[in-house]
Amino acid sequence: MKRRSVAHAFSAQSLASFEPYVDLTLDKLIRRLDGFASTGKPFDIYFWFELFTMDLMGELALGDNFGVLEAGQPARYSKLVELSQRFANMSGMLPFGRNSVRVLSWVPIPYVQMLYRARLEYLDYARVALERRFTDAKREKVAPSGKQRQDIMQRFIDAQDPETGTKMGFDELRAETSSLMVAGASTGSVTMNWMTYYLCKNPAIKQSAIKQLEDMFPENTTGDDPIPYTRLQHLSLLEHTELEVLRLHPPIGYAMPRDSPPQGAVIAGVFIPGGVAVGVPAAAMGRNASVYPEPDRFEPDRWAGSGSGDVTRMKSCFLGFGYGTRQCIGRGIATQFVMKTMARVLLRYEVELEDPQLVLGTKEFTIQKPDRVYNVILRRRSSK
Ligand code: HEM
Repeated sequence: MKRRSVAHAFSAQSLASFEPYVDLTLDKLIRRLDGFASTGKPFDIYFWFELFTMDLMGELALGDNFGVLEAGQPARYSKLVELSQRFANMSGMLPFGRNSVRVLSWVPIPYVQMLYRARLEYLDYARVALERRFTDAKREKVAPSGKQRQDIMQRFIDAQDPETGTKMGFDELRAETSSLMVAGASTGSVTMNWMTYYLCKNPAIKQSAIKQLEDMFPENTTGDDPIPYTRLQHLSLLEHTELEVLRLHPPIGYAMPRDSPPQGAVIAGVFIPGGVAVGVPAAAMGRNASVYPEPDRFEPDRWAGSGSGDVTRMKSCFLGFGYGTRQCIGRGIATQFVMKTMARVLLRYEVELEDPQLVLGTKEFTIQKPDRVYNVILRRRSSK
């Protein structure tokens, strides 16, 4: 990705223009969750978070949702996004740089070939979505405000290289917008899953988070209205909860490789020759007791400086969104929708695990997901 060309697509101003799409999609999720709250029936909330992020990333990156929240089930293309993501993550672990995708596509293992076919089909879907954007003038007027859509795709279409003034070509646009879907959908839903799980397991922390929210939004204590992100940004406990679950369960837990400099480098006392891919797995760093005392403990307050550990050091070792110049470009967008969703859910419902004894683990080596299906029970909260 040409970072300098697309950086403005992820600026604070852009975040504000994406917010109506978050609210639109969140309203659909809330309608669904209201249905479960009215019956009190246990259900798999993570499944619904997945549908939510799929529709949301469709809105933002491809200019349309997949209709999965309304249908209540994944669409063909949402499955393709997941399979493409597995393919991308596998190729990301190969040491062939830009050629890793091509090399993996040659591996004659049926599973890998199935993932590769899914990737091609998904890229074709992204092509059609982009073509529609260029040819169907009406699609540009579908923003809730009635003006031209201001989603990530539009920002990319408008982006100019600050030095050359050139815009992205069609193929580049297709590649960029489709890789955003893959990067943003499951990472966000997994994060909301862990936040829900840990808050249910730690009722005192959940109550403190609700109290902070009620104090901040006295006019919206039952989460009836969308919550403006500008005001949420001052809510420390929810933000610290997000950091803490990303420390404990980073969706991308393996090492994101970087090449050592041509002259080589001494890393942790060992000389590494030039051009060698090195990296630190976020999952291992997050449990490093010398940085995060009692690393297996869920303790959001450690990020406020009132718990254990040195906050500056903890932050500099935090790898949940990667590190350095290639760190996650969507961090601001992810934090925006995760915080808005969790705040609304916490204000609107009493959330409990169906099985309070549940101990959730992780599975997969690509995206770290919960290792089993589990249910929560929702009840509408009454106003104070
Ligand atoms: C909580 C949700 C998310 C998590 C935990 C996450 C995590 C990550 C991580 C660990 C990386 C690798 C960084 C590195 O190599 O140092 C990454 C890269 C990336 N992420 Fe995210 N991400 C999330 C959400 C999103 C969203 C919502 C988007 C898009 C809107 C996005 C777009 C990207 C892109 C484009 C890259 C590649 C950046 C590059 O190579 O320059 N991510 N993300």
